[in-house]
Amino acid sequence: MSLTFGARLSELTASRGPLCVGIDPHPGLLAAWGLPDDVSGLERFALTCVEALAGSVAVVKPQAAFFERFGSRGIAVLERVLADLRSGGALSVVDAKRGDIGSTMAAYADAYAGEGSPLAGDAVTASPFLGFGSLSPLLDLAAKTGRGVFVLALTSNPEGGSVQLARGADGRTVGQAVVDDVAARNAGAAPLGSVGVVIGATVTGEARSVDLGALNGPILAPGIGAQGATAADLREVFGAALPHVLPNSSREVLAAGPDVRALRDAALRTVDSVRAVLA
Ligand SMILES: O=c1ccn([C@@H]2O[C@H](COP(=O)(O)O)[C@@H](O)[C@H]2O)c(=O)[nH]1
Repeated sequence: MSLTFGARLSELTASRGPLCVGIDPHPGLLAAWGLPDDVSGLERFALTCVEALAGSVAVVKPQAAFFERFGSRGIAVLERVLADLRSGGALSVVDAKRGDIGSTMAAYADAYAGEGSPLAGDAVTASPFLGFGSLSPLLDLAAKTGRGVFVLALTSNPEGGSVQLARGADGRTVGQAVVDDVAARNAGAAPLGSVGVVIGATVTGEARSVDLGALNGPILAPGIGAQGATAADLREVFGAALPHVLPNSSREVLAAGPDVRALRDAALRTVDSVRAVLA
């Protein structure tokens, strides 16, 4: 790819607005859309999302777990979704949260960041909890192929703090150490680095004092809608880092389907609400 992920993301969020919409085909949503909980329902759901969203929102995040539920046929649907998002004009983030020892991470890198790999979107989520250095094979290959990686730092779930707010010998929280490691990867990149962090829009208390000043990368912020955060919370949580925040909403937007137009309108309403805060 000729432009880096950070550059493509900056360009597309400037024109379409800063929003990532998730494709999370929960069994309950399949039922609400009148679809069977099988691979044909999964395919119809996911391709309807692509039709509604690829031409209008900046970023779409298929949640790999809901495709993996159906084995190899589900993975094939994910591959089709990624190809169709690419041709439809949206950037994709594969939410697979991969993390392992470095030698195995190299294989995940081939799968999620390798040129020509059918599972490689524009970016992938990764877990740094085997040590940030273990992600190097993925970060290196993604940099080479123009892709992005979003590294978990302070996740949106209430249990996350028990690990992510623990302090190391230098007094920093685990979440802050992840942010600092990502910042080092992004140093000097323009207009924006291609390594991002995941910080929930739902985080409270101490997690909100994370220092994002040197990050120079995107912040994927899940939690808008079904997890209780609103666009208005983004200002409280992210303060001066707001211009780099990419809020994510999945179930709340998806509940507007299966009508393509209603789904697109729900996404565009969410874009308007986050734009009003981030502007
Ligand atoms: O900290 C995290 C990291 C990832 N997620 C994922 O984002 C979506 C959120 O879906 P909603 O329906 O908007 O709650 C989902 O795929 C999560 O696995 C997260 O929520 N928090």
